[in-house]
Amino acid sequence: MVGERLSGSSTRLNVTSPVQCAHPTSGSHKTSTESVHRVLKSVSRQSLLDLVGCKFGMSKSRQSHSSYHQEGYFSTSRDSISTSNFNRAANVSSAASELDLSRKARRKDLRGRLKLPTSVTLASSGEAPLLGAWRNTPGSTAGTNPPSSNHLNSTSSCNGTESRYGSRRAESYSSRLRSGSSNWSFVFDPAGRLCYYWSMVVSLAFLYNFWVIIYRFAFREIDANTLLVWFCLDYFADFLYLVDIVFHFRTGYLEDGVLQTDSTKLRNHYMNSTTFYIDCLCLLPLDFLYLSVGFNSILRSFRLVKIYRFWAFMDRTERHTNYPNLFRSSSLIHYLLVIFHWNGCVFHIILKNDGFGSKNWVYSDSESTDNVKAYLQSYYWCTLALTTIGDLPRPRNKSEYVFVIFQLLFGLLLFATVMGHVANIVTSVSAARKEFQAKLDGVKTYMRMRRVPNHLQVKVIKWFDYLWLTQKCSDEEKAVSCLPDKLKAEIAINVHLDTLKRVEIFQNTEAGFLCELVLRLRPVLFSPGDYICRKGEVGKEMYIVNRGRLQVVADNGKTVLATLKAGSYFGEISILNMGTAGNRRTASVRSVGYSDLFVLSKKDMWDVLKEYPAARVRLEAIAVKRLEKYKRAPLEKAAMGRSQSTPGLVESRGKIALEDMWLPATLVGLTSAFTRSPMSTPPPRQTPDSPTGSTSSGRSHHPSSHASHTSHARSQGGTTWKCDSMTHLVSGIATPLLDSREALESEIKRLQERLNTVETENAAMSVKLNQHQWELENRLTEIEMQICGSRSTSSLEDNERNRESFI
Ligand SMILES: Nc1ncnc2c1ncn2[C@@H]1O[C@@H]2COP(=O)(O)O[C@H]2[C@H]1O
Repeated sequence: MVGERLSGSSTRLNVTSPVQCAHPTSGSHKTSTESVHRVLKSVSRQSLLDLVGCKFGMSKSRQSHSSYHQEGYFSTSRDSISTSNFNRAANVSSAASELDLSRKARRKDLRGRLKLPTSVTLASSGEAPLLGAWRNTPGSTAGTNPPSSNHLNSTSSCNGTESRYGSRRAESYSSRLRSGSSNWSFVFDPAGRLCYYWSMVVSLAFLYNFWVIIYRFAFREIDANTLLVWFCLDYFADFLYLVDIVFHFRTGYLEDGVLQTDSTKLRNHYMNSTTFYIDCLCLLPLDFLYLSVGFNSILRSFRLVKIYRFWAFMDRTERHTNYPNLFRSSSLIHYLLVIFHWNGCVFHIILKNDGFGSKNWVYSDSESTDNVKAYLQSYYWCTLALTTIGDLPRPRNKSEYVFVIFQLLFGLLLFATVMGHVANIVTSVSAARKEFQAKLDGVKTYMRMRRVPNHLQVKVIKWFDYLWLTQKCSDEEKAVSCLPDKLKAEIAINVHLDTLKRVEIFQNTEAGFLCELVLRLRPVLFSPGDYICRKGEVGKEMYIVNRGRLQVVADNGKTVLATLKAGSYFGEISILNMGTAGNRRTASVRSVGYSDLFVLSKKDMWDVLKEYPAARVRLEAIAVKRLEKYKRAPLEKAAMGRSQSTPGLVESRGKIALEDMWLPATLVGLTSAFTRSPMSTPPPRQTPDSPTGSTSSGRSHHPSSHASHTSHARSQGGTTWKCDSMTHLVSGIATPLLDSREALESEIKRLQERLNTVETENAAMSVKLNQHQWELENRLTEIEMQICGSRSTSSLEDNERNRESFI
């Protein structure tokens, strides 16, 4: 992102692929693919509307709240953020307190249900997974299938993650309760928290067996003194294993992506799975053999098969934890300790059974009756061997040599593995920093090679500093690139929502409008003193201030017309063609310090406004107010003649520049070919304070950079709007008479080439003119709509609230 920002091609934070709808001017050329695209877009947009609606507490949510309330819906799902948020918003107006209240409500509700269960199907899938899923199978016995085994089909609404807490059902329940025909069951959501905590308990039981079985076997630890303690612990662990089997019978599973909760199905599913047999194997009661062979822990070794549960638990923890590296390090250390433990125990077993011919090879007192000391000696020896630290007692016979060689080789592999893991952890910890440093180094090298002036280099480095300090150095888009578009959009909405909520125009507007816009925002960062836009430039983007302070300044660059802060927006006047100067910027905007802005391109804005004319009316009303204020400043000057802030630039006097209109890709290529025509003169050098020069630092450019290129070439060129080729044709005619035949021939050739170019240009221009005409007609219609809209609503009064500018 750093690089992208710097190179002026910053990416969209919204991360959903923007739907490239045709520009208004190309409305007639829409393809069927585009319409399909639109349909898809509107479908995915719909669910996002709920989220935005609830966050903003918009009217839609309020309406829905009442209906939900009447219906008695009760949301418990985290799977659908939109739905749950929607319901939460319905319960409380404040977004912050929503969650708590909703949780409390849920807890209260649960408590209520536990005391007096009613007919509830509560599908849990995340937010309240502790609940699992209460199911009632009215009138059915354990062996019969209810009409619908799928709780989503039977009870859910919308996206299948809500559950209905129906009053009618409650009534029928109480009657059933009286008749005693109710059959209650509890189904665990495999993705829920309860399942997770339970797997943790089972993992602890497994770890007990994992550490203790081999230890007791190697050191004959179990005797009359310790019998009771070990037996209690052993059979408590076995009890947990048993409960785990019962738990599995009641754990839901996904079939075709849908959580199954029917008890018969669950039972069949579990009993037909390998897991069931593994779980049974774990509990193989070989302990009865104690009666004949005496206490021998190795008879419990089948308990270790439960390792699959432990691995699953570790995997899930690693996926869910916010400290993955800490977790990985701890897990690695634990594995090391366990390996040393097992190795030490095996080593002791070998020694105990006459070792390799001599019992006292390693320790002279290895016959010691102190089990703990013997254990520590073995553990110590294994630690030396497996960490390849060495300093081992010298082997004395062949078997000992072989054993030690094997130990050292194994230790070497273990050491290499551990090193690899540690390296991975260290690398991932510092990955962000390295990536950032690499980008910075790249930019520095480039600036040095290109001999960028020192002050600019310092500015760039300071910009990097700011990025690093404000933690904006990570490539946000890359981080979420693997997510599906829908999820990316939800994230984008959540990430940008705080800022957007502060923007006046979004506050009383439709949820969909904001939703559409948020998906099109791109973040940009400006350094102190940067001009975001200059008066007289063609407006191609509007901006929303996320953080920072900006000044709207007059021509002289000193008079501050307005100060903008977080939640303000600017740049809308020119993209709405509102000013007297048409699509030209009516003022310059300068960043006071570092400013985080969101950019919205003109095309995106228009695409959205087309669908939300009411929002456009509001936006325009605010723009009118700003313009009124601006009239007090010498705006008239801006509308005539040369712009003072942009030398060489001619104001377009309310006309929409042709190049600013959207062009089909083919034409863009065509027209850019013109500007690159070998006959065209190279564009004049930009003055240091030219608009593009000053606004390009650290910001992204509109994709249609072609337009800006031509506009600059033109604006620097003179007072008439002419294509380069045309200019050359005219100048070619004025060429003095040529005397030689060759010169004449070459001149004819040149003129023919130019003729061809002009013809092509002509064709392109007529297309442009058609588009222009279309846009003007479109604009006329919209103005009519606007007039009607403003008559019917007193929106101007609302717009009084737009107080982001304080002069
Ligand atoms: N008086 C003002 N108060 C706040 N913003 C302004 C004022 N005058 C101009 N602007 C903003 O500055 C922007 C400059 O570019 P635009 O003309 O596109 O849109 C302009 C407005 O958004």
